Amino acid sequence: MTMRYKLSAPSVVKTTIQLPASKSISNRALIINALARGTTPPCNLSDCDDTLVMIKALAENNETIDIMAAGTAMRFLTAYLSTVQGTHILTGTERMQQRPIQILVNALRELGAQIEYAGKEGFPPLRIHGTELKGNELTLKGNVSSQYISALLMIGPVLKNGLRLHLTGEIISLPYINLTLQLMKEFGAKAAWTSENSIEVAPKPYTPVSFMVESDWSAASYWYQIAALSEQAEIELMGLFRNSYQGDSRGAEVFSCLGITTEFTHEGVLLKKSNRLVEQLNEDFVDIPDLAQTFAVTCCLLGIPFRFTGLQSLKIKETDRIFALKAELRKLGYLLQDAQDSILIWDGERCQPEAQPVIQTYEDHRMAMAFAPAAFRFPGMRIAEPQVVSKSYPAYWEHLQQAGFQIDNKE
Ligand SMILES: O=C(O)C1=C[C@@H](OP(=O)(O)O)[C@@H](O)[C@H](O)C1
Ligand SMILES: C=C(OP(=O)(O)O)C(=O)O
Repeated sequence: MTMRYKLSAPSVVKTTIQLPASKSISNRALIINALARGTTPPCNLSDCDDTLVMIKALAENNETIDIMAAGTAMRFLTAYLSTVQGTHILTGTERMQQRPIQILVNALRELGAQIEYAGKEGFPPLRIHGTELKGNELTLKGNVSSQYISALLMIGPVLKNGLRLHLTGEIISLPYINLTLQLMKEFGAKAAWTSENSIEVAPKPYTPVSFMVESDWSAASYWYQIAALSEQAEIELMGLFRNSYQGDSRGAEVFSCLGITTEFTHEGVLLKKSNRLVEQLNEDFVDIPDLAQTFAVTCCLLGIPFRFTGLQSLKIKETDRIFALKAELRKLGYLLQDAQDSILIWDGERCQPEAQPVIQTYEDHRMAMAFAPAAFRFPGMRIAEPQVVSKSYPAYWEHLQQAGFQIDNKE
């Protein structure tokens, strides 16, 4: 039986939320700490699936490692396991076996890595024989997934001659590359951009440091959305900082166009409503792809037409997010158009919403989290397979209940 949650939203939201820790930071800190031979694990690691699979992979060193749906774990471990002794099979969910990895495998092979495709050429599962990697200069595409680049960068300091990367094409998800460089530096590495599309990593080993993971700005976006769609709200989100290296902290700025103000406190941020709304939202998501679903749903429900560009990576994420957004927003009466595999447009066109919409989540945590706040406009709306949220935010539904949402469990 598929599980469904039936949701009703409160009219006033006044709450304090202990957000989950960032999975992007957790998974980087774990890999870097392992390469630094750190003996104390990073503090405040996320409790999400994507981080649990990483912790398990590094702790147990099993021959077969199943990272389930975690893109970061798949890409980061491919590079990591190429440098450590032993033979491993790295695999994941059916969807993970459709998410491309050839660009990373080819780059690692150029460095001397021994990696074979255990299934379909170009995709996981992989058979990896760890070995000492030699080469130090590589050219690879920067326009498919930044995770390939982060994976290579993180092993750079332990390579005999360091690493020089030249990226071709438009660099997507750039803040995630900078987040990687920042964490590497915090662990004593020497790594920096040397031109607009080249990065150099010195062959200077990491030093173990004590490290604390901050809260997740991508998870914060659903609370901004809740504030934007509610009648009245005052929401405190704990563990967020100004000047975060998480690219998704830019969500705060974009939400200021949708009537939400952000005030930094000692513990985190305080969200309030300002009622200052733009008439139309035009935004480039190339730096913040994980926020696309949050803003698409929020804008439709606020009646704010939009044109979102820079969405070229959405098709190879947990699901084809452009397709999924169009299909599920149609159920709520909103007709979106897409163009060139990278643009999503809503010009205000409506259709009759379904009387009892059931939102499908496509094994994508962000479909569930971004559509739940639609309950403000569609009381009794249902979300299918709500447990998908555990990929990045296991306590999401509990937190919604804490905020006053009513959630009925329907088989
Ligand atoms: O490096 C990271 O932590 C991430 C990079 C992004 O992926 P792409 O680089 O594939 O866009 C992002 O979508 C993902 O959720 C996390
Ligand atoms: C795209 C995502 O994750 P990943 O690519 O790491 O699976 C995400 O969390 O939205």
